[in-house]
Amino acid sequence: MDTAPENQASMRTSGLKPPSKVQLPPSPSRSNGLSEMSEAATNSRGAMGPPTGTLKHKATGLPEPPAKRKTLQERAGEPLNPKPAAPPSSRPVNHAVKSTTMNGVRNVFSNSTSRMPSSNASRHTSSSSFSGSVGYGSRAPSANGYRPQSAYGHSRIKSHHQGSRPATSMAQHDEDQNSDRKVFDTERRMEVMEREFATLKQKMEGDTSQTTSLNEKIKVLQTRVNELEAIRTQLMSINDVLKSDLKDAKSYMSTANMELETIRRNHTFEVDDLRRKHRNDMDDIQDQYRKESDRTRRENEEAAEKVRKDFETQIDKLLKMHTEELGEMEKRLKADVEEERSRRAREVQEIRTECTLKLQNAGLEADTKEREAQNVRGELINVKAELDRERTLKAGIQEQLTQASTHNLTLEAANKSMKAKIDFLESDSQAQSQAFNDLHRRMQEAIEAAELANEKLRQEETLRRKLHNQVQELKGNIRVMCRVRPTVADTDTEPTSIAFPDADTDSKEVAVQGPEKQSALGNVTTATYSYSFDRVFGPTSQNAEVFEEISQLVQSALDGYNVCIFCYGQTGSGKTYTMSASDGMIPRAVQQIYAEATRLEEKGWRYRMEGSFVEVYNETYNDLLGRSEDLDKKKLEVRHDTLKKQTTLENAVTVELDGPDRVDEILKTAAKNRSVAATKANQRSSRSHSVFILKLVGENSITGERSEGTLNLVDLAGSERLEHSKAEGARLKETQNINKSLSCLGDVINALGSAKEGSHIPYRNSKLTYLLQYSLGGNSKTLMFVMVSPLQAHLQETITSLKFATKVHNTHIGTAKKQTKTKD
Ligand SMILES: Nc1ncnc2c1ncn2[C@@H]1O[C@H](COP(=O)(O)OP(=O)(O)OP(=O)(O)O)[C@@H](O)[C@H]1O
Repeated sequence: MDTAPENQASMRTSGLKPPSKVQLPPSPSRSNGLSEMSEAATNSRGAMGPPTGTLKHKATGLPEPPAKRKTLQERAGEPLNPKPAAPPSSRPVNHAVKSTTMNGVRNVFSNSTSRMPSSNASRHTSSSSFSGSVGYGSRAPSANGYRPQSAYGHSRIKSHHQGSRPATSMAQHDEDQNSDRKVFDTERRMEVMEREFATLKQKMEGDTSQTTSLNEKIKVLQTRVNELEAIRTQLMSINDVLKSDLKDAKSYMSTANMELETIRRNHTFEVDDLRRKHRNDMDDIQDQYRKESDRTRRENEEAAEKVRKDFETQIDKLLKMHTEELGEMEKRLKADVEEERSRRAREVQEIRTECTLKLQNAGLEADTKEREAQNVRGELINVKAELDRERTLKAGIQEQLTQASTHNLTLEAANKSMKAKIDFLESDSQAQSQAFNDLHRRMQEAIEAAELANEKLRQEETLRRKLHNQVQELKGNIRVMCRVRPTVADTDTEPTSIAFPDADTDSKEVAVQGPEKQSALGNVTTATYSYSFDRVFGPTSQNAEVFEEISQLVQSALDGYNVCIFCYGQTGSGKTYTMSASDGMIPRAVQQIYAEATRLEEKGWRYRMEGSFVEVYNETYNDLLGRSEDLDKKKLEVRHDTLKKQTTLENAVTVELDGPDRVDEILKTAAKNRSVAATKANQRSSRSHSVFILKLVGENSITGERSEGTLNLVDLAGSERLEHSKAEGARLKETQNINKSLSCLGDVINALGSAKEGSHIPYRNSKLTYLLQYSLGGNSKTLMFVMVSPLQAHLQETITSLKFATKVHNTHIGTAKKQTKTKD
């Protein structure tokens, strides 16, 4: 399609009309490029005969010109007649001669001659006569009839002369001469004509080649026209196709629009439906989400609680580790410092000895040298005297004098050297003392570094105390732990079913199978009671394991807090075993306190530990460390210093615990006194509350700090119910007092948990709570062990004890404490 303008341009250049309008017949003549030929020319050409041959003169039957005469060819090289020939363009030419050799030339030539006016035939000039003979059908009439008609019109020349001149002899001669001349002129003319013919031929050839190239161009153009025609046809067909496509598309569009409209309507309905469904779904999801979030919140709370407990356990462990590490570090540091100190002292001593020795040696050497110098000086004096003598006596002894002088010089040099040696020794002594000073300085630096480390340790100790207390407060200022003793005696035949559901993980739960109950229908059922505490110890637990849990509280007592550890439970549940056995809480607590106090000595702490052991029996105080005969007789008084918040026991024996073994004596004395007081019907240990009171007063001479803490280890009387014990008389009174004091203890704890600051706490309601007034509540820390007997016979008491312990466990004292629920 891009070629179209080019084609058009070529068409314009050629001046041809579009092919559709040319409508040439498919004849060969058209391809010759002769479309411009007129009808007349075509006709005249068709009237012409076939080509007659060449232009050369052929032999005829007519007389030939004399042989002496040169031929035209021979004379071609000769100069022409001075008479100028007429220009070819202005003269008529017999083109018919040439028409025998070339069609194209002939056509043109014939065309030009056919238009010649017929009046030329009457001209008298040679040229006119010649031209009169040219052309078909214009032949002049022949008079004699014997001269052959040549193609060149000789007969016409003859007739011309015949018609104008008379026939005489002279005239005959002249006529012959004239005839020759005419022949010659004719030949000359022929030459001219041939030249013109050659020129014409050349021109014709040029025209022919032009015509050929034009024909080729026309062919090319024709081809292009054909191509364009084909393209046009193609485009027309494409146009038709496109038109039909457009029509299809329009109909498709209208159909699609209709479908679209239907879809849009359907879509609107669907959207409405979906919106309704979505709203319903959203309501459902919101409900679900609400439920889920409630559940998640509950789970999170439980998980947080669990994490808190884990955290507490970990903190306990970390603190313990930290304490142990600190102890180790202190020990190591102390040992290092001590070792360094003794090493330095040894070094200093050695250096001192060495220096003294060296100084002594140097002094001795200096004395020797001095003596030598003095000897030398004496000698010099002698020599000088001798020299003087000699001088005065004889000049001849000049040589001796010279020698003496030389000797003198030598001695002086020796003297100088001795002096230098003495100086050197003195300077060496200075270096020694410099080294000594250096060592002394370094030792001072080491001591300062040790003091700095000690100071740091002291600061850390203060920080540890603070952190320790924070941890204890986080754990709650009142904690409850449960311990189930194993079956030990032969009488322990009927154990009850006690389970420890989380023994492998937390060890905080205990589940007791209750007594059998018979319903009205006679069905027997047993319920399981679950309790949870801060820690539950099973029958296999050892005292060491139990002490691990309370060691932190013992540490608190050493840090200046009041701590109260109770053992609560029925008779025979293991209270005394836990508290006062040889590896029980009391001996272990004293051991730990002593070890810790010793360790803290390095940090400047000095502790004074006083122990007293009293019992509350029938609401009176008895001194378990006093004489056994004074039991129930000697009156003990409890005094409270409300300002200092301290309790003192008047008339009670107080033992200074200057070593860990002292506690054994105390425990033995207490046990002996109790056994003396016991009767067959009255196991004293079961019927009284024993309180081991350990006062801990610490002072730090370096920091000026002071701490006063009290550790109360309480073995409560058996908690049997009155109706169960079936006691009478004195036993009844005991039991009533026990129950009263235990009930008061519960009241105090309850009041501490629920009361606001400054409100009344019923400490005075029992001797026990009065004694422990400053060790219960406030900033003090309380731990209650609920002891459980594994026997079926004690089941009811066990459940009662566990309920009481749960109540205590749910009490908040001081910091916030978790509420636990009892499942029963
Ligand atoms: N954890 C234990 N492991 C081994 N034996 C135990 C344990 N606990 C208690 N016993 C033993 O059980 C018996 C009763 O214990 P214990 O005397 O300590 O009870 P109690 O509660 O102090 O009684 P009471 O109120 O009469 O003083 C003792 O023989 C004791 O040795």
